[in-house]
Amino acid sequence: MNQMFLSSWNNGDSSVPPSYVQLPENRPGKVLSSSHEAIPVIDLGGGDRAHITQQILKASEEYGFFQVINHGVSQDLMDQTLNIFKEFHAMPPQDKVNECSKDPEGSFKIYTSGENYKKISIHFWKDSLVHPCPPSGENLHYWPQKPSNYREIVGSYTREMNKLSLEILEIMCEGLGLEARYFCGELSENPSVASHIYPPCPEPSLTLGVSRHRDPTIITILLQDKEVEGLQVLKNGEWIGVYPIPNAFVVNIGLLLQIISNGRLVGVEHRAVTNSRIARTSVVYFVYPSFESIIEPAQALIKGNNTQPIYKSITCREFRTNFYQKGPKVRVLR
Ligand SMILES: O=C(O)CCC(=O)C(=O)O
Ligand SMILES: [Fe+2]
Repeated sequence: MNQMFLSSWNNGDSSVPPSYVQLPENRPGKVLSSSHEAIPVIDLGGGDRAHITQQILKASEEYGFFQVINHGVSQDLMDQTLNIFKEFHAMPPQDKVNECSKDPEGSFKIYTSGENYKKISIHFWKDSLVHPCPPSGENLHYWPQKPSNYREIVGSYTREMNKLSLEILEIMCEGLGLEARYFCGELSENPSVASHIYPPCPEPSLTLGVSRHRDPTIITILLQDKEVEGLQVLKNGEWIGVYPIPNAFVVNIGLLLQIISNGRLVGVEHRAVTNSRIARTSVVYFVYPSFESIIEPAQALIKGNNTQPIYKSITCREFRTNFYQKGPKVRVLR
């Protein structure tokens, strides 16, 4: 093991090691209070489908982010999922590494800061676990077996996420005027699940948990720890805090959906900051297409509206390679 996990690190002198200190221009700085401008909260359980569709589209165009409540996923399963990941991150470092080493292809990852720890000189204040969770369940034999009910709980959770993501994407299709179930099959068949832990940090004003980025996904569904703020979204040059609402999910548009919608829905920059008080855990479900899928503006949007495609066709594999080579600040898609 060549890196220490922050969640197992006990720093007696309570200062931030120099390699975690962000450059002044990247430090958290000022944030708009979440009461000033909150990202939209959409009730999926109540009311009129057309109204829900219109709210989702508006939020996806204006913020690239929204929260959903009454989404049909049980509160119990949400609590169990957060707790199992907390238990995972609390295990001894060698156990975490062993539990992520079963797949010979190395698709299960546990790391501190970011995947490119060795390449970047300034580190992030988080540990992460990430692995594929295909709805077919085909890689289940590689999943962690510690904590003992990991497979059962995370398996149920990711099946629920698969359902919820397809429901949300179906609503987006309706709103965009695309054929219903456009995203079923190859555009959503390669999801992964991640869990981040951001341990308490002695000097939060100097550090970041996740730097400013947009997600290379179709959509992302995030479950945040209750009552621990940290996620922030960039809007008109200002950072807005995403206030954790109990039992809500945060949904955001990824860059692949931005391409498919020909720029109508936007993948917006976001980041996570740390705090000195309490560890924050998040569980993230990334909706990814199969690597061979071709990502391009949907034909129906081009022909139907008599507009030009503003993005080129690209395979998902190529997109992801470019994205990771250019780093988290990838901006130019055209
Ligand atoms: O943990 C969070 O709140 C944000 C994580 C995130 O943006 C990501 O994993 O892409
Ligand atoms: Fe993200």
